[in-house]
Amino acid sequence: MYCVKNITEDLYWIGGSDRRLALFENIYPIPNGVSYNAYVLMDEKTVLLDTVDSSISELFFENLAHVLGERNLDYLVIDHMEPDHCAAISGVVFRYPDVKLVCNTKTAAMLKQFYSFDVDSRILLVKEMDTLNTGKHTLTFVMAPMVHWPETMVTFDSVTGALFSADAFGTFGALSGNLYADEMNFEKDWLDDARRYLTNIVGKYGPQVQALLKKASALDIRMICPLHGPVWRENLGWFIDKYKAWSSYTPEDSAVMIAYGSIYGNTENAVNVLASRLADAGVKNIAMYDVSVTDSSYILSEAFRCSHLVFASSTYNGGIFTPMETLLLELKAHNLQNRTVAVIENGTWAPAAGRQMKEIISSMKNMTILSEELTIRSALKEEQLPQMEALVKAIAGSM
Ligand SMILES: Cc1cc2nc3c(=O)[nH]c(=O)nc-3n(C[C@H](O)[C@H](O)[C@H](O)COP(=O)(O)O)c2cc1C
Repeated sequence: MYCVKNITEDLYWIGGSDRRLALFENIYPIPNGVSYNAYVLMDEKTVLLDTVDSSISELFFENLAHVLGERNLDYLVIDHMEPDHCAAISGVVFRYPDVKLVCNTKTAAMLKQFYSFDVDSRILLVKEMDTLNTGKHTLTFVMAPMVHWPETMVTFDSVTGALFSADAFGTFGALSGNLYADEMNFEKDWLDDARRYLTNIVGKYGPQVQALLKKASALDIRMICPLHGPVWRENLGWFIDKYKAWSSYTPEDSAVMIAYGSIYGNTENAVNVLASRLADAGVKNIAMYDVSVTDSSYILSEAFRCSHLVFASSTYNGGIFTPMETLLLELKAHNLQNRTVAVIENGTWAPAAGRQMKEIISSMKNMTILSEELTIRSALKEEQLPQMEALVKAIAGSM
């Protein structure tokens, strides 16, 4: 049966959630599931804003038919062509062949790449700040290239103040009846997933997110309707501030995150000693991750959150322990910047991980690598405790 939500007098949410998918984009674990949002505006003209992933398309079409009732579909606004949102477009065209596809030139080209139906006869091309009057509502189109594909745009309804924000302001996590962020304990139950979503998926494109935030600041936004996760109608500034921090690579918290790669546990022992002494020095809320155990998307998200990062790795065949190397390359690929970093290496006959970790970290922008470092030969020894204390002092002292 259909499952829709009435947002304002004539605006409806017609999305759905998937709790079965293990890996979003076939790479990110989503133990809390994910929602795919689409919206319908029942004005003098009827407007569908984006579609959904194929996994929930049956429900989506039932929802769409229910909201439209006897009416035809006049417009489909395509804000984003990624298949988790565009998968149902051909089904929409098949069911409502007179529909006009409202999109920009880049989207039109992608439509032809993904689909074989007659695109040209249905296209209504829009560019930056073009408007579409649908009766009571006027939609304004704002280009948001690389947030997170080149064709991405967002759509603003000046009557309700609703920003249909495409992937921006989205989050992992299935919806459980409540559609609005103010109906949930977002900070406790959703913020980590929202950070992991943004930093992993769009983290590389911080300047482009900043450009969108600048454009958005000129609009009287009263509601944010993203393509994933809850709708925002209260406390928008709080969430926008999170986006400002993440997209400018500004640490959210003055906090230490320790990521370690250890084959037999000796490097792990060393970071446990470090963490314990950091706590003695007054450092609170220390986060620690084993790079072999925790998926790198979680650690990357934590690296965006924390001001201070410690990387500790065994040497592995003359290099960095592979999962640690993968993590560091991921952090670099996502443009992480502006962090204070400490490095610990371990090696039984020729320690080399430290130098190689520092090579990667120093190729990232504005990373301060502490000169206090530690080389362990197989296992941490008591005579190295002064060195450890110096490292603790350097980390705690720079917070
Ligand atoms: C397959 C393998 C390759 C290794 N390669 C090196 C190496 O190239 N240089 C070195 O100094 N130690 C090497 N080690 C030793 C590790 O660095 C060793 O596990 C570490 O010193 C002890 O720390 P851990 O208990 O945290 O793994 C290697 C160990 C393994 C299992």
